[in-house]
Amino acid sequence: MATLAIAVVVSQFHTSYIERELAVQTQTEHYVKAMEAHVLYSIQSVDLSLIGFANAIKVLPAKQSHSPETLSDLLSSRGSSFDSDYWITFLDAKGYAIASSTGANIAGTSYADRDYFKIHLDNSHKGKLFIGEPSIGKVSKKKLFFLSRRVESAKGEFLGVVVAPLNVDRYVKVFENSLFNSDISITLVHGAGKIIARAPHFEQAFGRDIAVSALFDNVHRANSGTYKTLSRIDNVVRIFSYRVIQGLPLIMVVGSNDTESARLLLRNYQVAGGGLTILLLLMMGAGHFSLRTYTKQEERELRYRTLYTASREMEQQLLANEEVRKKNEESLKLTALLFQNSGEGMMVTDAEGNILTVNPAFSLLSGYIEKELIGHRAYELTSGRNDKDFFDRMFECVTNTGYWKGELWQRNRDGEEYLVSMLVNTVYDEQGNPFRYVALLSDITKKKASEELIWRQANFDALTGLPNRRMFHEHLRQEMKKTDRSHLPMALVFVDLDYFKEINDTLGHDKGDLLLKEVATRLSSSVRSTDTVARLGGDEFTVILSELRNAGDVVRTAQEILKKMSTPFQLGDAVDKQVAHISSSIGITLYPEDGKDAETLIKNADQAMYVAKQQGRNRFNYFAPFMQEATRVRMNLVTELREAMLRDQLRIMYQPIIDLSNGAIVKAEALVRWQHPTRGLLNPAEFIGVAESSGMIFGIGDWVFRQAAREVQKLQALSSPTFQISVNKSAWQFRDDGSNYQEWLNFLQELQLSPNSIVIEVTESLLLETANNNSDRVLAFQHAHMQLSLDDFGSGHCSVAFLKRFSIDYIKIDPAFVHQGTDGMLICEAIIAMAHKLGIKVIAEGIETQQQLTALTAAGCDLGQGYLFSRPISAEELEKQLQKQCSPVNKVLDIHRTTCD
Ligand SMILES: Nc1nc2c(ncn2[C@@H]2O[C@H](COP(=O)(O)OP(=O)(O)OP(=O)(O)O)[C@@H](O)[C@H]2O)c(=O)[nH]1
Repeated sequence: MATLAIAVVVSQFHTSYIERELAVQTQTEHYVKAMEAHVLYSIQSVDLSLIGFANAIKVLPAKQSHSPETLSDLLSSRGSSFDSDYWITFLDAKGYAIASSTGANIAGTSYADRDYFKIHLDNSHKGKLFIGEPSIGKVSKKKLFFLSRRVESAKGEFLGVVVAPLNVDRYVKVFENSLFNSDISITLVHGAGKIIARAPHFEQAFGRDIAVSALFDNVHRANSGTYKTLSRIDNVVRIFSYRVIQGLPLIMVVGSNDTESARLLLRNYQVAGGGLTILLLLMMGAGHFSLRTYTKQEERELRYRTLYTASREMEQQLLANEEVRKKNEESLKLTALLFQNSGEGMMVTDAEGNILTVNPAFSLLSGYIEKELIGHRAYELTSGRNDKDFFDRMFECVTNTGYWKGELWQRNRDGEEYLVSMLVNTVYDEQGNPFRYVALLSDITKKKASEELIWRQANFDALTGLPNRRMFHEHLRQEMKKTDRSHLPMALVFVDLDYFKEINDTLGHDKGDLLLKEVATRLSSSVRSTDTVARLGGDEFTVILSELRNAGDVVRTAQEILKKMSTPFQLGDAVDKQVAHISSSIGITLYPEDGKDAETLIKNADQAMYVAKQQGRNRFNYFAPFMQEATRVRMNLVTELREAMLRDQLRIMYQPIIDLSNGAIVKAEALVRWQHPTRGLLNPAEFIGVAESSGMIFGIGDWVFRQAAREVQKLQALSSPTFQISVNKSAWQFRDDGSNYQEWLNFLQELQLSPNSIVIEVTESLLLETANNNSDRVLAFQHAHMQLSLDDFGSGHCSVAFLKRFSIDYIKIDPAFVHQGTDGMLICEAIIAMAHKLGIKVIAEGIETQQQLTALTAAGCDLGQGYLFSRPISAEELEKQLQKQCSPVNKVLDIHRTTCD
């Protein structure tokens, strides 16, 4: 019975002991979680400030990030937001304190020896939050531990460290308030081993190194756990629960004292371990004690259970609060991060527009740090470019809708203007009155400039800066609308430079560009500022003369333009002086008189300009309806001529040229004709103009040359190797860059003909023009040993000097002199005498009568051409004539005589 009783008592004690210990363990586990949450939250809050400062310093301009004043301002502007639990100090890259949020004079104090500086200096912590070991503050003399972050410039250069010393007292107070009774201990330990805070017995514990202890034995095994040991601080055995705080070098430890139950357990084991007698004796003596102890134990259990329940409740509450807090904290954190790190400038003002805060991006934008702006009116930052109306509209919009979005010119600290895209939102108070205005701003100066550039490129001519074709169309439509409203007519003027291609060809494209620019300036100076001058492309310009009150204004302007265009252009610089001469042809059409839509007006002005060109250039022409018909005819002719070339409708006729000394056919002039399917044989006068303006002249000229070369080959074989055919070369062919004389020479070589088998006929006027621009090309023919014949001599103003300069081989006297009777013949005689003096042979053209022939022969004229001898004939006919001439019975002089008779 006694044995049984002892067994029951021992067993009961043992069971209740295990239950109790489990309860204590669970309680400390809950406890430590709650304390961990508290510490973690406080650390994260401080870290948020550190991140904010590190970023604020990072976005400062390089100059300012090294300036103690700026940093001091930056830190002190936040000072008010801290309580005395912690503050922030900035250490420069050498570890010297630069400024502190407390405003304390710590500048110059070195913290280079501190673990939190060294770790960031060698960047071994990779920019993460570092928590330094607890120590006594160098200046404050407080018990502290340290949170720190590395500060880098935007380029990654090490600028220093922001450190937040945390006052350990704060934690101690919290821990003390959390003690349910003196059995409990709460300790915060640094991961490196030193105690940061403890309750109770803080003074003894602070800074004590417990790296070698049961705690760290357990920490090395797991991040959380429970163990029982004797505390070295107050020599109490406790059940300890610990947790390594998430990702931080901090350990939270909570211990519960269970000395008495431990003692009891020890004792019960002693009882069980002794002999029955002793046990029985003990039972008698200790029975009462045991029962007493058991009762006490029950009380203690009850207390523990109450404590346990309370701690569970507290934990639940903390967890519930924690969730709300975490959510708030999360959104606060996000907002703060957003505010601090946003690339967009942010500014918050009160309802009166006084600035309350700005973010670092705003400082970057405006050049002002927050402190310089707080209390100032937001509008002080505007540049003055936007007028009062603009701001009135803006305020009206914000007042009515609470919202405004637009572009606004601001002025930065350096006085430079910049354009921002701004979004303003209103925050209302509980009564619905505006409480705060939040503005988001981004600098769009560059974006705007590049948009403007793109717009300019799309609408303006890059060379002259004038509106281009696109913009011109836009202006034209606007001006037409204006005319519709005002009923004041408008003139559209087309200006095309004459022979501008030659400026490029002779002086080079760069000089051509200079001339075009100068043309633009001169045109703009010829019109009113309200008129539009545009460049359509190449050497084509347009002028819109709007709202004409006086019909004479158009003529006056056209005359002014003609005058300005024909004034010599100085294109070179002082060293390389270049003068260019040019003129222009102008076409004018009136709105609404000549056309109702833009397309018609443009066509009209172009036709009028074309006619001005046809009439000899350097003139202006008003549009007239007949021009439309002329244009239509011209367009048809162009199409037909194109077909003619494809369908072999062009012919060459040859007009013989006679040696007047013996009447022999010694040369022939090749003359092109068009065998038109309905209009019969057409003379060059009827289609060469179109051929020139359409560019077909080059193909036709080439074809004529090759035909003539093939023919001369036959004729030389029939008569003499000195027989020549002359071909006319149009001024257009000379103006063409690709003057293909080299190909022609090659062709002659292929046919085994000497270059002088072909004579190139040029007109006097071409030679005059040539004297300025085309001389190289004319001379090239001569260098290739082709002969030159000057057509229609006497009709122009060709000087003797030209004849020498271009080594003319033949002069063809203009038929007008041959037909003029005695006076004409006197001129012919003079020409012949002069030509002979210069060693030039003379061909008289248009000889129709015997008298003319006699007089010219008497004057010593070398060669003659005209109906008296022969009209232009086909190649076959010419061949026949030459055959006849060369046959033994038909001597040369016979033909001469026959023809002359
Ligand atoms: N320098 C320069 N030349 C240009 C530019 N754009 C076009 N041109 C040249 O301007 C010339 C325009 O020639 P056209 O108007 O056809 O002929 P033109 O020689 O003026 O003769 P007409 O108009 O018949 O009197 C061409 O040779 C183009 O190559 C430019 O921007 N700069």
